[in-house]
Amino acid sequence: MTTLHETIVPTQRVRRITVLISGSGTNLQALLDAASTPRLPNAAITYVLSSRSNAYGLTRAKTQNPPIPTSVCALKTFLNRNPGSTREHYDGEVARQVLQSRPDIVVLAGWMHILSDRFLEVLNGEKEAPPKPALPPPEPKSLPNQTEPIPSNDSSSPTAETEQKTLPSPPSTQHFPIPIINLHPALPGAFDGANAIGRAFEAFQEGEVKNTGVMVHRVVAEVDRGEPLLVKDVEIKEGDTLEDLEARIHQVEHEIIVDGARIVLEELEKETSS
Ligand SMILES: Nc1nc2c(c(=O)[nH]1)N[C@@H](CN(C=O)c1ccc(C(=O)N[C@@H](CCC(=O)O)C(=O)O)cc1)CN2
Ligand SMILES: NCC(=O)N[C@@H]1O[C@H](COP(=O)([O-])[O-])[C@@H](O)[C@H]1O
Repeated sequence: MTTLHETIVPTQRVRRITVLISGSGTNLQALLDAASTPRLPNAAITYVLSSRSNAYGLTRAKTQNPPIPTSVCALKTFLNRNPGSTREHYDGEVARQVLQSRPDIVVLAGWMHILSDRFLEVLNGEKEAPPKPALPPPEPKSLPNQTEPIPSNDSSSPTAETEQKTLPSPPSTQHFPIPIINLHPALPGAFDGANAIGRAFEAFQEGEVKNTGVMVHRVVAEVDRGEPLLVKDVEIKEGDTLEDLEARIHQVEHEIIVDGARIVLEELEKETSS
């Protein structure tokens, strides 16, 4: 006979994903579409931080049901508002806002800033997050009480007739290190840094490469040199325009970013259940 305790399956806490963006957010959208489906099970995007106030990805987050808390931490604005501050101070503030979002994992989805050790040490749990800057940029929207339905207060919110969803609550304790992954539109070691697609396209035209690729890798101090988790080759065809190549790469990005997030969350589940 099966006793009661043998039939109770502990419900797994929904994992919280914080996404860092700087632009249109099509990769964020891929994560939003996949969250809580078999492609990215038991997970939700619970915070979006942008380095640019005009990033359309912020709109994508705010128009979700429920709306996803967002904030903007722009480098120039931060430096102007905090005279005497440095890039390291900026990275510390980014880390503070990310930590405040209580993530299980962090995904860089087109985040266009190199993150220094000041950020990485906080996410690894090696150092405390710095206090709020003297003149903080606008506070990130406070994490609403995420166990209650988000009150619909504008036309973009769900109406009473549509189900009001809630974001998963943060756990009582924050685990460290918080895994950080990055989507990079190049093969390992090929075109590190910004404008990787453009540089691959030029290299193809010069006959230096026959193809390029996309990878999701762990984030370490050395830019785009963290352990690759997934790597996909992308063909460059004779006659391709840059736009043709970009479209082919983005299609692969939108798949691989979801698979990369799932892999890291599966690792986390194994670590926390062992
Ligand atoms: N410590 C790390 N930081 C970041 C990594 C990483 O692997 N380790 N990945 C990058 C993402 N990225 C490519 O994938 C990348 C983006 C931007 C740059 C860059 O040179 N940025 C300039 C500013 C550019 C701008 O503001 O338009 C800079 O930071 O000065 C390099 C790589 C994210 N960060
Ligand atoms: N070095 C990282 C990098 O260059 N990432 C690039 O930023 C874009 C973000 O697009 P999105 O805002 O539409 O997701 C991505 O397409 C990716 O190629």
